[in-house]
Amino acid sequence: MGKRHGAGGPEVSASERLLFGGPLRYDMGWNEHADAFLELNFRAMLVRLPGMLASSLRLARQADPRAARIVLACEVGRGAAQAVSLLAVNSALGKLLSGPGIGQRLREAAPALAVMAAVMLVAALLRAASTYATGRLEPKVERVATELYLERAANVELAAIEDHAFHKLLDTAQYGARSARSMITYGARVINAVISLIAAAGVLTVLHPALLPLLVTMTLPSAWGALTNARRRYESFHTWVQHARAGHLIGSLLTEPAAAPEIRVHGVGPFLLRHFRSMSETAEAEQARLSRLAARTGLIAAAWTGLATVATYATLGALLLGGAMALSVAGTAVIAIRTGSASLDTLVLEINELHEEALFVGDLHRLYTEAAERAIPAGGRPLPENPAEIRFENVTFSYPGDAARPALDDVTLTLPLGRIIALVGENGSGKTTLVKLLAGLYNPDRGRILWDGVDAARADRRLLAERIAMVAQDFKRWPFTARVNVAVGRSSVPLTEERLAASVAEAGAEEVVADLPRGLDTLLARNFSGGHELSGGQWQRLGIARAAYRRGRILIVDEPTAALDARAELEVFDKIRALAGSGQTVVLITHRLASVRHADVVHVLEHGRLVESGTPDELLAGGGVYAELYTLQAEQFTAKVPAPKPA
Ligand SMILES: Nc1ncnc2c1ncn2[C@@H]1O[C@H](COP(=O)(O)OP(=O)(O)OP(=O)(O)O)[C@@H](O)[C@H]1O
Repeated sequence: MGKRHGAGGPEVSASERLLFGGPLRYDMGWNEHADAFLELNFRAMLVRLPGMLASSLRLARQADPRAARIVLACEVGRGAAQAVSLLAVNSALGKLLSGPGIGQRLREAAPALAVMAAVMLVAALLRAASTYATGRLEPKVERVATELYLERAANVELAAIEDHAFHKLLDTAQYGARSARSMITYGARVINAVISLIAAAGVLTVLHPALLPLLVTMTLPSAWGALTNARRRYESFHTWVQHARAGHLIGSLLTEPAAAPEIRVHGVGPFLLRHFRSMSETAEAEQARLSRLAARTGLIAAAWTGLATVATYATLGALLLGGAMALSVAGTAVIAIRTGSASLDTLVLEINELHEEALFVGDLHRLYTEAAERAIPAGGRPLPENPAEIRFENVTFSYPGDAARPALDDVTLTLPLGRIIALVGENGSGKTTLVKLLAGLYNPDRGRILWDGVDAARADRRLLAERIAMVAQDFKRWPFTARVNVAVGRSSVPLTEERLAASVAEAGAEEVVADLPRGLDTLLARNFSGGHELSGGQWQRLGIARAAYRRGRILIVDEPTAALDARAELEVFDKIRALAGSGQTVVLITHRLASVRHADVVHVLEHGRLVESGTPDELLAGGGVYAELYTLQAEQFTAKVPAPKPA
């Protein structure tokens, strides 16, 4: 297939440029997979047909084997019924058009007519049974496919989730489950149409061998038209998927509670609306382009069909004139051609629909495969039961797509376990990145992270995660009850009230819970009825309670007191110290250097490099970066504020 550019429509809009920094269209021309999955020619479609049918059947059997068997049996039965019915029509016509008196002919045709009636009845019953079983099957198929999608997506490495190419696949594949559902109906119809077509083709071939190719010629134009349009729609979908996501994003920003205050105070509403309209208009222009092309293709196909029809009937006339065909046979042939071309048309359209849906299911399968490749590896070496230290050895790490600026650059440091370790440094110096590597969320590009000599890259990642409890800077505020927001720290164990109460107490969050209208059962999502919103500091305490509930051996707290008032901050640090006293390792990231005084070790990072390490006293005495930052903060409290100058 040549390189077609679905993006060949409108230019990059000003909204795309301003809000998103550039075009949101994928250029299918240079997409390495484009040719593979956009190969939408008739031959490719037919070659793939058995595979497509088998894949819908597999999904159906997985979802509900009994319903799948019923649908299959009914559709095969319906196809056969149509075949029998056509044969009966043929026989009845033969009897009616030749022979002595009309009464005699009617009597002779009666059995065939009775067969037709019986077949119609059976077909109606089969159709009803198939409708029922399909209705039962479809939602189950969609659920099975969606579950698999979500399960695989939730299990990939963090780096995959942050990779835009994988994200695109996540985007496109989400439609695959719905397509898998539709494939059941289309698959059933295709089976049915194939069988009835075989019957029509059989009858035609018996009447005259020239009729079958004529029938095929008549149907080809609509097949070409349908295919061409399907290819354009699918290609356009892939090109525009990111643009569509951006449009939805703007729409949801206008209604989401988190954006509501700024929308009102800063008047962002009209701005967003303007860009929503502009982005929608760009997308509409693409739809208009597709419709224009579809109309043109339809006209060309219709002209071609017209010519083929004229040729067919001219051939039939020539056969009659030349005496190569009897009048009664020609009558049957006309009916068979009409029936045959109708079923061939239906078949082509159904295969095309099936194929279009199969392309989306193909995206889903590609996601399944890629997600399996990028999944967090299962298994690995066990970690030492009670390691004495974790050592970063020459660790270098760059975020995907940002290799020029390593977030960690040749870092070598030791984290003694059972102690409080503080990570200090200015914004963007690499502290959060370091703890993400410690938690196994990323692997180093170079260097090793050793747990008493065991390389974390070869360790069992699930066992590693078991040991970690983390309150990230942007920890998730789950839109569920306060109870779940704490207990989600370890959702794999049954929730117990004792453990819950102990964690809430450890985090000093009792007051927060007591103030909630329904205590721990209060829903913490304002956009649901009965939902309640917490302040930033209250959330932070619940976040700490969640980490306490997890009871990981290494507690990572990234800016735990950023939203806390002075008294609460002191209290939280006291609690953290108490935890360390009980043997828990605490890795603490904070800009409040006064709180770091109780740490056993402080590591200072600058531009991704380790610049100082030692106890707080050693570092203060050393007069380096830590001492400088510490003095700067201390001066804020001791320096006299100059009195305002008189005007
Ligand atoms: N997910 C990410 N993808 C790409 N780059 C990132 C990502 N997270 C952080 N970075 C970049 O890595 C560098 C280090 O960031 P990091 O979050 O580790 O700093 P930090 O010391 O924790 O800063 P802060 O004190 O502001 O929290 C920064 O330059 C940042 O832009």
